[in-house]
Amino acid sequence: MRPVLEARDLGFAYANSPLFRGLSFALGPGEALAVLGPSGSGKTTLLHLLAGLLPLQEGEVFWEGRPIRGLGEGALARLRLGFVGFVFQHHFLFPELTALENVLAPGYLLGRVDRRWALSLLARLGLEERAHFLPQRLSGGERQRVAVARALYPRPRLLLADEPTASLDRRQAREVLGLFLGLAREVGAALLLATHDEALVEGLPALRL
Ligand SMILES: Nc1ncnc2c1ncn2[C@@H]1O[C@H](COP(=O)(O)OP(=O)(O)OP(=O)(O)O)[C@@H](O)[C@H]1O
Repeated sequence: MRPVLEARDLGFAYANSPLFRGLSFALGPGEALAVLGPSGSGKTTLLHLLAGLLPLQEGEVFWEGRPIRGLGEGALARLRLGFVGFVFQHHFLFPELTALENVLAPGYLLGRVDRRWALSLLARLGLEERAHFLPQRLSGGERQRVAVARALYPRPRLLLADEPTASLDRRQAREVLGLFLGLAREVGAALLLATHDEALVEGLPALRL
């Protein structure tokens, strides 16, 4: 099967400080990979390269077999919108929109507004009772689950998560991560999860920076 994401011989340096070299891996639909490394090892940089948010230096990135090098910024941005979903350490929910409206937000950009799908994602994340709440009325774990639902809403092929549970306590982190991994597998998205917390992702295949 063609990988969703392939990195071939990736290398990156800021000015004169090299971060990594020779990174190669491939991720198929429904597969998950943890990107591990201490603070400053380059996890965020790697995710940005894979998302086409930073120009490639050494090596190549392929999205479903298509090299992203050489795509113009406009073409890359359009492709990214439907292909990649992001979850960050901070939820970045719109404070004036309800949970449901936050999940639907990418739908307005994509011209695909499907309330039923948004509600079913919220329900799968245990938030059906919270759909009409503003973020300020949600707990930290609930907000992060809304952010997960929003990332999944466009049915992205690739999910990039950068310390998605770092703002949560242990119990909430495990709960959110478990739901996230399960849903990503279910919708057949490839998931790359950057974290410094090895214990949290025990059992997942890992790439160490
Ligand atoms: N735009 C930039 N210009 C120069 N150096 C940078 C830039 N962005 C990041 N760095 C440096 O590159 C290194 C890797 O940063 P990066 O954020 O990728 O690491 P990280 O593993 O995600 O760290 P953390 O876990 O703390 O978020 C750090 O030393 C950082 O200071």
